[in-house]
Amino acid sequence: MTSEPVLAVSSLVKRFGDVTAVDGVGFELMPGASLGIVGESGSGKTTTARILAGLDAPTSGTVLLDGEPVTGRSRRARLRRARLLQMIFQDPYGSFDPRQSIAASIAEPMRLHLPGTAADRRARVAELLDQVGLSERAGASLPRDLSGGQRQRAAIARALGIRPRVLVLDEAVAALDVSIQAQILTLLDGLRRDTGIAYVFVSHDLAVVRHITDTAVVMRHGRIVERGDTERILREPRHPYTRLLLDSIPVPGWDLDRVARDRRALDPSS
Ligand SMILES: Nc1ncnc2c1ncn2[C@@H]1O[C@H](COP(=O)(O)OP(=O)(O)OP(=O)(O)O)[C@@H](O)[C@H]1O
Repeated sequence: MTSEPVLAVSSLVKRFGDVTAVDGVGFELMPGASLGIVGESGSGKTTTARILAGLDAPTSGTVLLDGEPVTGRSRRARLRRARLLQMIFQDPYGSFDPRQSIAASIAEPMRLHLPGTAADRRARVAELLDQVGLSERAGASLPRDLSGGQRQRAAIARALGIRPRVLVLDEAVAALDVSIQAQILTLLDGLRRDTGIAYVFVSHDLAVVRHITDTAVVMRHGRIVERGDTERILREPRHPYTRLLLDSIPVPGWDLDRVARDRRALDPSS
């Protein structure tokens, strides 16, 4: 059986006035796969992610979710997109209603998208809390009473509730301590194995991308400059920009002067 990509992006362009934030980006994501989008600040990663989630409209290009375009702005189109694709942000604090319990927030997308009674939703919320490693007590708490790591677990539970096919994670662990990062990445790995969900994982952190993705694209100035298996890209980068990104990771014996020289050679205006 050959399966079709769950997400297919082609010739995506986004301009903000004179700035071309995304410039001809294309990639495919198979069901259950995990794709990294890496690059420095300003390379166009977040804009790409926002277009996938329908938060920005592309200037041109197509995004197909399960074979159908998702650029429509009608209520029906938005509901369909949200049903198939959910997004997780760096700090989900702002996306939780501060007056509502975590459990009530997790139930909200189910209320919008799925049939079922309040009792069905309560049962599913209990299952989700367990799946992401949160206690019943955490479920009864308000967002402000949880740690950053707990809130990110809650955001994952809320996104998974309606069983989407794709999760887009934009710097989802960037604000967390390294040990908490590792816990969340391990949780995400397990959830992918158990549910067959696919990830688009946007990150500037190559160590994180190595852990969580199978393939990756490297973006620079809105374009994809390199793509392939994540391990290969990190082991044998082919594009000078990817090499520069790798050389920019601080390690013992790190040569800051060399990194600065390489950067000037690649980008004389920097
Ligand atoms: N709403 C906007 N209006 C104008 N310019 C924008 C807007 N959003 C992004 N840009 C510009 O588009 C380019 C790409 O930004 P984007 O946020 O997608 O990059 P990024 O790789 O995600 O970086 P970061 O990690 O800093 O968010 C940048 O030059 C940015 O200034």
